[in-house]
Amino acid sequence: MSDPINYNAFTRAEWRAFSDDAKLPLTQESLRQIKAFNDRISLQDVQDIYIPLIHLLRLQFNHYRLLQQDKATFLQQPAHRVPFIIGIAGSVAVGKSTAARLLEVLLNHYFKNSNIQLITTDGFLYPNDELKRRQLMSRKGFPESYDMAALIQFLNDVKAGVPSIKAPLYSHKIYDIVPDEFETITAPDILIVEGINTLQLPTNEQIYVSDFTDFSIYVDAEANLIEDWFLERFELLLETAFRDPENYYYPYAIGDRDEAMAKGKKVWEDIDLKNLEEYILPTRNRADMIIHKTIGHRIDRLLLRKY
Ligand SMILES: Nc1ncnc2c1ncn2[C@@H]1O[C@H](COP(=O)(O)OP(=O)(O)OP(=O)(O)O)[C@@H](O)[C@H]1O
Ligand SMILES: CC(C)(CO)[C@@H](O)C(=O)NCCC(=O)O
Repeated sequence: MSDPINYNAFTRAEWRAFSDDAKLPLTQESLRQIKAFNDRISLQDVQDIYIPLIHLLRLQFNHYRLLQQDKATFLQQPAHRVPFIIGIAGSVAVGKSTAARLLEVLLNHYFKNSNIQLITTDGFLYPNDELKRRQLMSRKGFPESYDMAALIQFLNDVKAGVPSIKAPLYSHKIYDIVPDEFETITAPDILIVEGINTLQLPTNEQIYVSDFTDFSIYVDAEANLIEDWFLERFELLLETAFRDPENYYYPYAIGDRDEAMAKGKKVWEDIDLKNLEEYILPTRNRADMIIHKTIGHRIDRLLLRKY
């Protein structure tokens, strides 16, 4: 990609040099937690990319806190803590949720007395019944498939300090919103919000998700690589699905594997790639930071917004 003028671009080696050298080395427990949710995560990436990023986030977070305090003093309001929200955007299957969970473990490690929580915007997709009613089943993930008003209300409640907020839960396994199950967000200091739409500006809304995010990250990669990652994950889903008739992918999992993979490829091409090209990629240059990945999920370049 050609670099936009309002970003500084760094190679991996340049970025690594910003590490404020392991003042607080990761414990075996934190490393175990990282490996537990994805044993393919490179610990070199953690050291070279994520630890400098955590230091940058600390700067952002501390400044945010001070500004909120000064504003409250100016407005003669009692001091109150406003959660800092980190948004993570990018294509389906680019690795947003993996990056978000990694950040969650690292923030827990480095921000010892802070309450760190994570949510995905998938929970704000309309349930399949509603998507069918609106004839949007083949538009899942597109802007109109989300209840954006509910997502904005949720973020507003988080910022307003509502002590306990319920959010709906999406399951890839049933390919739907889980009935009667919720996530509960309880007054975090930092909330990570992960989802393809965190940088979007839907035309039917006056307030956007990005109005609530204090630092945004776009996870970027070439579309043909993301397709490989999508299909690898699809195959993995099939391997777990064939033991579970309740699983959405069960009929594909017990059938012909080539046919199932052809179906996966079609879903990528007709839905997720289209969404990437039309609605997700155009939001890239709104991010505070762009993390670019190459073969094997290796991070090779980082772009940081100057202004
Ligand atoms: N850093 C990484 N190292 C190795 N594998 C990774 C890494 N990041 C993601 N993956 C793999 O790539 C695939 C997609 O990752 P992930 O599920 O995190 O994507 P996503 O962007 O959250 O997708 P979705 O939008 O569908 O929820 C998964 O199979 C995951 O294991
Ligand atoms: C739930 C989303 C939209 C985003 O995570 C995505 O994983 C999805 O289900 N897309 C629809 C097409 C598909 O991949 O099945």
